[in-house]
Amino acid sequence: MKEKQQNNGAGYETCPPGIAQGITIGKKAVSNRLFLAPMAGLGHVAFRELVAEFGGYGLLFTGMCSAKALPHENPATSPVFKWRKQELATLVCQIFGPDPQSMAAAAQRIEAEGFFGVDLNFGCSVAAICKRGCGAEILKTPDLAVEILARVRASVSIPVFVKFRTGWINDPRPAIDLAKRFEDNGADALVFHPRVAPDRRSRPPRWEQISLIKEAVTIPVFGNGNVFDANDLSTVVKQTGCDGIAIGRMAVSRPWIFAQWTKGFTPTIGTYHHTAIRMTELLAKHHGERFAVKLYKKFIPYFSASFRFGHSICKELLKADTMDELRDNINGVFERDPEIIARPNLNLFL
Ligand SMILES: Cc1cc2nc3c(=O)[nH]c(=O)nc-3n(C[C@H](O)[C@H](O)[C@H](O)COP(=O)(O)O)c2cc1C
Repeated sequence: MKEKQQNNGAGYETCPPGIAQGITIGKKAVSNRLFLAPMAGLGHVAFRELVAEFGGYGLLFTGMCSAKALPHENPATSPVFKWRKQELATLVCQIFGPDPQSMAAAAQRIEAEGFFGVDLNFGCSVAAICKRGCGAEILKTPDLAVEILARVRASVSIPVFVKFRTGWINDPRPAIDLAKRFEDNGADALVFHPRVAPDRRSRPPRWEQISLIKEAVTIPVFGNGNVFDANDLSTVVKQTGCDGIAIGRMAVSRPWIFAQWTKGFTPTIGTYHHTAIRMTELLAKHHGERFAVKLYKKFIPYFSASFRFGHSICKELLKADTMDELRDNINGVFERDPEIIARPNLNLFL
């Protein structure tokens, strides 16, 4: 594929060869290899609709949903297990849970609802999740991780993804062994975050470990972690040979990033203003006013990170109790024509 390049005014943008090309996962075709990573509290239905309005992604992932709760969840009232029909064909639902039975039952519901696929969360290192024997905690008992995957695999025919990380010690070998066992037990694709669990996001990811996972298996491997500009994207793809990338915080900061990197979309300051306002509308549409304000406040720090003096913009935007106040604050900020920085400092928001 010809290397695609453009200048967006804030830096030279390059989409590495291959990223904008399609890929097959399981038996399903995906239009490109840039995915929205799962993010609890940020990757909700409203945010995904915003991303979808710009387009340019291959797949979107939901934030993690509890496997135990999922079979009984009502999408009309659930804050997390909620979607638009139009997005199902490119939407993967992520689940966390401590045992094979509940994960398999959740996966069956996900298949019945028509999602593209299901993703097993073996990477979350948040204490509340690990204490329940879920997320990265499962990496401490590799046999259980494999058993969960095998049971899910046997229960559904949609693509099964596994998102995992290096583990609990700074040695990639256990993750490499697990990657092979995931492939042998029917995983269709892996999303790998090369950090040990206690690090959370405080230290840079070890991108070189993504290549070790890629070399160990034949199924597609998607890298993840600290891809904050087009140079990062090129570097990690070239350095690791991975099949694609899952973008987390950068997509919250700039929901058009997929369109920018795969379709040549060029944002202007108007794009930032529009996005901030549109997020209020979409949250209000999908969630009640109070919850919408709460969710908007989670979005603000990442969005503000794109501006010079983002900290004070963030503080200013957060001073609101209603959607109207949020909109007034947004309009106030954009009246001053804030300066955009090429690379947002997302490491401030762990
Ligand atoms: C607020 C927040 C919530 C997250 N929730 C999840 C989650 O539900 N499931 C998951 O696998 N990873 C979750 N992650 C981790 C991201 O998927 C991703 O691995 C991480 O942010 C690193 O990628 P990035 O540097 O592109 O942001 C979350 C990250 C953030 C910042």
